[in-house]
Amino acid sequence: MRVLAEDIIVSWVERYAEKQIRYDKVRTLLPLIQEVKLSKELAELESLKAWAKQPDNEALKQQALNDIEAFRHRFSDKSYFIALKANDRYYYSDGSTSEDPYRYTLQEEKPSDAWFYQLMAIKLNLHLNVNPDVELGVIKLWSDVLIRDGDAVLGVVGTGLDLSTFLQQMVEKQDIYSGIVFTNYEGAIQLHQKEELIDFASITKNAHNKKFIFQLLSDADSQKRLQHSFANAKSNPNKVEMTSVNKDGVRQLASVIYIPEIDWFQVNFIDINSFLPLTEFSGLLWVFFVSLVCALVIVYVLMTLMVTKPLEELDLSIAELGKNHNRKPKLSRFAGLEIKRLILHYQKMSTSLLEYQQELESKVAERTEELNRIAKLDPLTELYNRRGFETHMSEYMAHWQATQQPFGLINVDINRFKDINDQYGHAIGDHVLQNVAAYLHAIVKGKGEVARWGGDEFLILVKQSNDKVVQQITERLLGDLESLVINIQDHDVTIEFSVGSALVQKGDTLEKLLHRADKAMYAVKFAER
Ligand SMILES: Nc1nc2c(ncn2[C@@H]2O[C@H](COP(=O)(O)OP(=O)(O)OP(=O)(O)O)[C@@H](O)[C@H]2O)c(=O)[nH]1
Repeated sequence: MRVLAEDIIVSWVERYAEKQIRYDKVRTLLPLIQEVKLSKELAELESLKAWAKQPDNEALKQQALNDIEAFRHRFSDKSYFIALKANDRYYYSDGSTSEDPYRYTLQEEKPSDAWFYQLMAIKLNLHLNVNPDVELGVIKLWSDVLIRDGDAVLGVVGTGLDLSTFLQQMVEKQDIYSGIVFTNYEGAIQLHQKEELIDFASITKNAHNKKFIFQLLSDADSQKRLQHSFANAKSNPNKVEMTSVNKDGVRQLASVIYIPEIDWFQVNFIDINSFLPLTEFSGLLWVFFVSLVCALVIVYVLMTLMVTKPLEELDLSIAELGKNHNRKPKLSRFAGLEIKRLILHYQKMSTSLLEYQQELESKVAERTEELNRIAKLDPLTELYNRRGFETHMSEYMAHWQATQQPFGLINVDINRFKDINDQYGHAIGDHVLQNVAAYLHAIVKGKGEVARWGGDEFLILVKQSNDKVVQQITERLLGDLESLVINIQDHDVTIEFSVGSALVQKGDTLEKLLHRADKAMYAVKFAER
C-alpha cells in the first residue's frame, strides 16, 4: 500500500510540480525575468555603447545617462548600475540624487569587485549574481548583462533586486515542499531559505569554495541522481525531472526544472514521510489486521464444523469398522454437502461390507465344521475312521474318568475278506464293507458307536455297559442265528467275523484297552483256524 501510495504521490507531484513551477514563474519569477529582459534591452542601447567606448566624452555620457534614466523607471527597484571596462568605473543610480551616478572605481585585486573582472574574462552574456550591496548594506540579486560591440566587451549593465523580498516570495512559500532551492547552471546555490547556504558571487570562486546543492544530499548515489536530473532538465527546459534522494537523513523527492531565461535550476524537495506519514496507515492496518483475524476465526470455525468434525467422525467409524463394529458417524447439520455425501456412501459401503463379512464367516464356519466332520469319518462306510474314533474315545475316556461308569470295546475283523476281493473285485469288497458297517450299526443301535479301524477291521464302543451286554453283542456277532448274508452275483455269501472284547479297567488307557480287545479278537481268529 505504501509503495503504491508513493507511486501515486510521485506521479501526482510530477504533475503538481510542473504546474506549480509554471505558476511560480508567472507570479514570482516573471519580475526577475522581466528585469533580465530589461537589462538586456539596456545593454543594447546605442548611446550606452557609444559612451562605453569613450567614457571620457562628456557629451556621449550625458546622452547615454539621459536615455538610461528613462529605463530606470521600468526596473522594479527603480535603480540600475553600469560598470565600464574602459575606465573601470562603477555607476549606480536609484534616482535619489540627480548627481553624477559615478560611485567608485573598480579594482581588480579587490575581492568584492572580482565579479566584474571575471565576467569580462569569461564573456558571459547574462549572469545572475547574488551578492551583498556594500553601499546599501543589503543582499541583492543582481542581473548582469554584458555591453557588447560585436565581439568586444565594453562593460556590464543591469539592476539589483532586494533578495530578502524575493526570498520571502519565492523560497519561503513552501506549501507541500520541505525546501525550495534555486541554483545556477552548475548547481551552486543561489536562493535558499537559509542565507548561509547561498553561494554569494559564485562566478568569482573556484569550484572548491562553492556551495553546491549536491552537498545538501546525504550520499553519493543521491548526488549522482540529482546531477543526472540536472542534465536531463537542461536538455528539456520547462519539463520537470523527478528523482528520489536522501536529504537530512530521510528519503525525499526532488523535482528539478531548468529555467532557460535566467540559466538557473529550481529544485523542490518533498519529504515523502511528512507528506504521507506511516501513522496514517496504522488505523487502516489495524482494521486490516482485525478483519484478517476475524476472517481466519470464521474460516476456522466453518472448516471445523463443515469438514474437520465430520471427518473425525468418519475416522472413528473407520477405526470401529476395523474391529467389525458398524458405528454410524454422527453428522451435524453444518457438515458440508460433499462430506455428507461421502459419509452416506461410507455408511452404505460399511453396512454391505459387514454383511458380506458375516456371510463369509458363517460360510467358513459351516465349511470348517463339515471338513472336521469329514476328517473324522470313513468315506466308504460313513462310520468313525481311526482318527475320529480316537478323538471320540479320548473324550469318552475323560468322561469315564469322571463318572467311573464301565464300558466295553469290541474288536471285529471280517474273516477271509481278501478272498472276497480276490474273487469278486474291489468294488464288491467295498459293497461288503458298507453292508458290514450297516449291520454292525444295527446291532449296536443306541448302545454305543461303531468305527472302521482300518481295512476289514471294526471297533465297537459299548457305552455304560457291563460284561454281560458286551458278551451279548459278541455272541450275536459270532453266532449263526443272525449271520450276515450278502447276495453277491446271485450267490448268498455269509460273512463271518472274528470278535474279541475287553472291559475297561481301573488305570486303563485307550492303548491298553485296544490292545486287550485286539488280543482277544486274534485269539478267537487263531482258535478258529
Ligand atoms: N475292497 C476293499 N478291500 C480292502 C479295503 N481295505 C482293505 N482291503 C483288503 O482287505 C484285505 C484284508 O486282508 P487280510 O488282512 O489278510 O484279512 P483276511 O483276508 O480277512 O484274512 P483274515 O483276517 O486272516 O481272515 C486285503 O486284501 C485288503 O486289500 C477296502 O477298503 N476295500
